[in-house]
Amino acid sequence: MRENGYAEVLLKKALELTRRLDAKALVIIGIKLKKPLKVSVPILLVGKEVDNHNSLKTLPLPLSLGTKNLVNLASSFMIAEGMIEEGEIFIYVTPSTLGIRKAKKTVEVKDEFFSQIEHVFQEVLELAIELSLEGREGKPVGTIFVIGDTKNVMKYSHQMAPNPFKGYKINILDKESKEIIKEFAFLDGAFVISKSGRVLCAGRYLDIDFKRVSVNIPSGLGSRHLAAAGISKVTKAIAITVSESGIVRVFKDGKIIFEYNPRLH
Ligand SMILES: Nc1ncnc2c1ncn2[C@@H]1O[C@H](COP(=O)(O)OP(=O)(O)OP(=O)(O)O)[C@@H](O)[C@H]1O
Repeated sequence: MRENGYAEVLLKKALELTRRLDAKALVIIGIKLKKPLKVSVPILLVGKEVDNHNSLKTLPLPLSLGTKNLVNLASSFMIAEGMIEEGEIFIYVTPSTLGIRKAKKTVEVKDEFFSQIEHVFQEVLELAIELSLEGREGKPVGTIFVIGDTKNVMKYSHQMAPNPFKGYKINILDKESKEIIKEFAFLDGAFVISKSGRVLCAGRYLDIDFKRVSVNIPSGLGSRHLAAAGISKVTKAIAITVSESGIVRVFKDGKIIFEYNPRLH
């Protein structure tokens, strides 16, 4: 049977299970719906390119985050959106699996996170998660990606090392660019990425004067995270960090709006 065939069978079973277990929501991951579904509970579609003819709620996250991560994020999203309450049961279905879960907030995520999910952000988040999981040449890597408001970001930063992206048009939305970007993740400092996805530079030091700028992050975090929080406070940019311990964080307005360790899930 082709993969599409499995998806149809699993989706049918998921609907049955939703009714039979009196589940409070159905999460459909990476499956294109051919027709409207007959089910009375809220449905959440997860995936970057989900077809949404039925104006259902969508969570456009990259499928490469893996089912476990996506189910966790879907769970937090549905709680944040009031689609389900903590402790209630939901069913999830992918093209190859079907599962039952209790809704809980396993991911440290603020509601603002879900309003940031557009193309460039999704791609950078995906890259950050891959870097956390893969490291570079067997070693863990830590880095910062700063997205948007590049004019101000450049003003509040300077080059630490020669910029490997100077003179090249590398865009995060091009599939082939990912490996190139990963190659430079070992450089100290930050990547600066425009709102449209162009990687302007790597090896950028973020100059934040913490005598003037106050950020709201846990005290144990080091200078990388402080710098990311700071740049998100003094500009309109969003910063995504990967810590050497694998934790991926998203900063906006000087606060953490998403925190996740893909290595632990
Ligand atoms: N202001 C800054 N701008 C850009 N990069 C920075 C800045 N400050 C620190 N870094 C980067 O962060 C690296 C790690 O610094 P540090 O260990 O203090 O951070 P950390 O927040 O504890 O990060 P990790 O959790 O990954 O160890 C530095 O080697 C440097 O590459």
